Amino acid sequence: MSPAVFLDRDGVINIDHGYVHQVDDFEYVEGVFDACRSLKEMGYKLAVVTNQSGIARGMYSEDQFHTLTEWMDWNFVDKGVELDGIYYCPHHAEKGVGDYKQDCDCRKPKPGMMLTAAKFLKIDLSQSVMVGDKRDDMLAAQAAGIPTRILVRTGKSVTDEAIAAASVVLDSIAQVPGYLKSL
Ligand SMILES: O=P(O)(O)OC[C@@H](O)[C@H]1O[C@@H](OP(=O)(O)O)[C@@H](O)[C@@H](O)[C@@H]1O
Ligand SMILES: [Mg+2]
Ligand SMILES: [Zn+2]
Repeated sequence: MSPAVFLDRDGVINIDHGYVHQVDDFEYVEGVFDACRSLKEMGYKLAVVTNQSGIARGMYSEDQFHTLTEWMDWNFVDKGVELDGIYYCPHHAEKGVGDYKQDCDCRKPKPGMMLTAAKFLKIDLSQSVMVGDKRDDMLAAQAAGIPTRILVRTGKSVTDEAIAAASVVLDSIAQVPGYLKSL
């Protein structure tokens, strides 16, 4: 069993311009590759966990999401970082169209993506870390039993509710390796 750092996507890895689904709109947060390389060197697995209700809402297709994800994954490889898993929720209980209209177990704040990742990647959740930019990221991590919950300021806005469910607030993912080393 290994520890993992769970990474929210929009607002952590890339700037959340709102339902990003095209390469041209995918703007990396400064320092994300160096930070992820450090985290891997520290022995953490890396798993992306992202709500993609834009798929449920019919704003873009699951194929478009996969194309963008493959591009992102290769960018990480090019920078010397292998992501261990990428998990996404394409559902929305109210706004979803067709089969995507589901009150699923994977949309954060539910912990489904973390639990699935833990099972397949043999992750010790009790030694793991969540990095997110919203309350729902923090709540999903809490529900999954992830003790270290880092809220970053690179997302849309840091709310009091999000702070309440977080262990710490940092400026960006770039500060995460240093913070974890200081614990
Ligand atoms: O931050 P992660 O989980 O990687 O992805 C979130 C995004 O899929 C989108 O999530 C939406 O929330 P709703 O899904 O509509 O509640 C909005 O906040 C969008 O602006 C945002 O781009
Ligand atoms: Mg986010
Ligand atoms: Zn789902």
